Amino acid sequence: MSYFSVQKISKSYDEQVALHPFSLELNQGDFLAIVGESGSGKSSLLRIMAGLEVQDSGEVFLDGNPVLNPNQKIVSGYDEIKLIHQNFHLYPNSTVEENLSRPLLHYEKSYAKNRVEKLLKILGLKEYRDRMPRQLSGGQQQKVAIGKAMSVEPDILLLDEPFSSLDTIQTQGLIAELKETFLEMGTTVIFVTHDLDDALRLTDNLIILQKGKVVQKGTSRELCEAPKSKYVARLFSAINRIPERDRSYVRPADIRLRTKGGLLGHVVDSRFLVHFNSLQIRLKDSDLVWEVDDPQRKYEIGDRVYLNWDEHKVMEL
Ligand SMILES: Nc1ncnc2c1ncn2[C@@H]1O[C@H](COP(=O)(O)OP(=O)(O)OP(=O)(O)O)[C@@H](O)[C@H]1O
Repeated sequence: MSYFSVQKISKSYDEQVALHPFSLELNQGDFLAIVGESGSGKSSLLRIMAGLEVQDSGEVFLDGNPVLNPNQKIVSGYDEIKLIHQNFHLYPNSTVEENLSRPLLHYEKSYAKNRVEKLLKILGLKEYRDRMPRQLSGGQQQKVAIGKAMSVEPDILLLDEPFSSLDTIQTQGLIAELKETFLEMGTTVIFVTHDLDDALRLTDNLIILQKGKVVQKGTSRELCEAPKSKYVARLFSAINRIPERDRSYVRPADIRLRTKGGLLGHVVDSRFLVHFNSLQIRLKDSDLVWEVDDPQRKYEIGDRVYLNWDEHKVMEL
């Protein structure tokens, strides 16, 4: 059995299945991202992994020991497994330093002091140590929340969309900083999110969850190049259905724009993006509107354009 082992856990609420039997094996220090849309069962899964929710079946083991659920244990949850979500709780009338120290009250004094110093340093919070949470930005507060969860040196950190209150730039910066921290501490991390980009900033080890079921596992490249469903394909980009062909799709970046030969359409919209213009093209004799990348920024609204693609780029979904 590996270090963190999740064996066929399932969960239903009032006969509605939230999680079909789910299994997972992780080694110490591994990172994993679980990506899924809202309602796909991500939070239920993490809560069961943390011993905070009763599963209908299956078991969770950490280092060979069963993780007991609230029906099996008087005080639910574990210091070794910490769950952090969006609605993190900081002590509002305590400084940053006090927030990090509180979970360590029962630890030996010099150990606790060293641990807090280390967390302040690696999270870049040293200069804010005497501030109250209300005197910090959202990103800084989130770092304190993560630091608070890490002060007891959890073996496993479960991140449940903890960055959803931050903007994209803050989130991306924070994930990069935290990744360094997790690597340095050797923490095993499971990050659940609906945002593939955020997931990829932490790890390339991905599980895609849909309606409580694992629909695909793999690296970003494997999932992007060989998606098994439209749901997985759409995590990476829009997909365009090829008319008069069954279940055949092509990505915006895999389409060539020509002035003759191919599928005829008209540009109905154009957006300037950093590496290309993103065109909306209405196909002739069809009600389909395709999204197509125009890297040369050559075409304008109203232009006639012919579309070509290599057959090996076609996805059968
Ligand atoms: N306490 C509960 N009682 C009843 N149904 C619940 C409960 N918690 C979750 N569910 C249902 O279980 C399913 C999975 O919910 P869950 O919160 O695990 O998904 P999620 O992927 O984390 O969603 P989100 O990203 O929106 O938080 C949903 O259909 C939800 O409505």
